[in-house]
Amino acid sequence: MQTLTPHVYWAQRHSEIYLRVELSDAQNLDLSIQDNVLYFKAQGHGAKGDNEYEFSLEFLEPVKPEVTHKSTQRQVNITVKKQECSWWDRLTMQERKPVFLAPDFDRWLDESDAEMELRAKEEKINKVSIESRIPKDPFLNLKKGYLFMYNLVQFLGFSWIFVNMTVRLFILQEDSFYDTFHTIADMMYFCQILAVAEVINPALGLVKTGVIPALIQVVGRNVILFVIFGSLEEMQNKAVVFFVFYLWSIIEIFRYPYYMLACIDTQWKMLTWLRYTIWMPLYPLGVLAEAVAVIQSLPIFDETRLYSIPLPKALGQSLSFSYILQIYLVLMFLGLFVNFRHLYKQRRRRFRSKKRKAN
Ligand SMILES: CCCCCCCCCCCCC[C@@H](O)CC(=O)SCCNC(=O)CCNC(=O)[C@H](O)C(C)(C)COP(=O)(O)OP(=O)(O)OC[C@H]1O[C@@H](n2cnc3c(N)ncnc32)[C@H](O)[C@@H]1OP(=O)(O)O
Repeated sequence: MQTLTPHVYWAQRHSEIYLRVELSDAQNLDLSIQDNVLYFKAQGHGAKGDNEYEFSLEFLEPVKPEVTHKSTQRQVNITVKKQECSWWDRLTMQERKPVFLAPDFDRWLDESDAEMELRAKEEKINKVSIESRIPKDPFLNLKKGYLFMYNLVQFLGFSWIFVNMTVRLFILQEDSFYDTFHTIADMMYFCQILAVAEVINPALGLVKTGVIPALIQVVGRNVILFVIFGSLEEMQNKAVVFFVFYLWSIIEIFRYPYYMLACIDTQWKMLTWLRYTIWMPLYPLGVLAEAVAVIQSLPIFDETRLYSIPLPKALGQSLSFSYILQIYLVLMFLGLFVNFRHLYKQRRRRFRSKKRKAN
């Protein structure tokens, strides 16, 4: 058997040299680095058929004496580590390139591309090490499961309200305004009692948002539902009930599915846009409708003396609850301002971070 030289292809990175030896079914491989020279000897099928092939390469700069290799059916892949992290002008000490050596264009990168690859690798390693340092929450799946179920139940509840009211509006038209309370109230009570969880969730750290906006939202709605509509029969057949309930339910049929998708780390662009946009007209309209309801209830509270506060004889009999409601009216517009600002910030944060991700 005559000794021949195989085709060898090379590429480099800042810390490594890659050699690809075109030799299939390589056997009896003898590979070593001595005095910065790589010696390769093996039997296999190369450019000149089945033969013994060998070559040696003296590297331009110092390399580590350990060498790793992997033989496949088609080739032998060799990796040599550079002693220092640097970019070499060529592979070998001798200036003239050996005839059997050529660039490996499958792995070839120029210096700046290799630097970018290196930086990306370092960033990935940093990210993994930071992530591994943050302790994983053992209850994460349980929390997500609970939130998903909560949002699903609310979504179903508010969808039922919205569809029911819309169908009745089409069939009965204006007449449907006046008995909204009697058809919808039970489901609305259920959803709004459940909504107390929206204050508890951020308080327990289950969702990343403030307790105050949620408290304003839940207290605000429940005062209208339980105190104004629930306790005054005279209010229950007024048209304002329709507007309040309809405005509340429109936002919720987008908000809860948005949260459900967030629980499974999914987003639908259109749904996100709707969740963070339609509150703009709905919120002021909602507060306006609620304010109309409060104003309409004032004379009823004066007349019935319901919830009136007993006073000492010298000050008169009792203080009508309507005075408290007049203070509450001011609070409502304050609440509108606080939550409008909060929702505006949430919208900017949501769309700003999405834009950044897209860049
Ligand atoms: C201190 C008491 C004082 C009482 C004073 C009373 C004053 C009365 C004021 C009355 C005003 C109320 C008027 C109101 O009734 C009128 C209407 O509702 S009209 C209809 C229109 N309404 C709306 O559009 C408001 C809808 N409601 C809300 O948007 C929320 O309730 C609100 C608290 C206002 C804002 O929500 P949040 O702060 O949670 O913002 P985000 O939705 O952006 O969520 C932030 C991140 O938390 C995650 N999250 C939140 N909840 C959940 C959940 N249930 N499940 C899963 N994940 C959740 C969410 O995904 C966000 O995370 P990320 O940023 O990672 O996506």
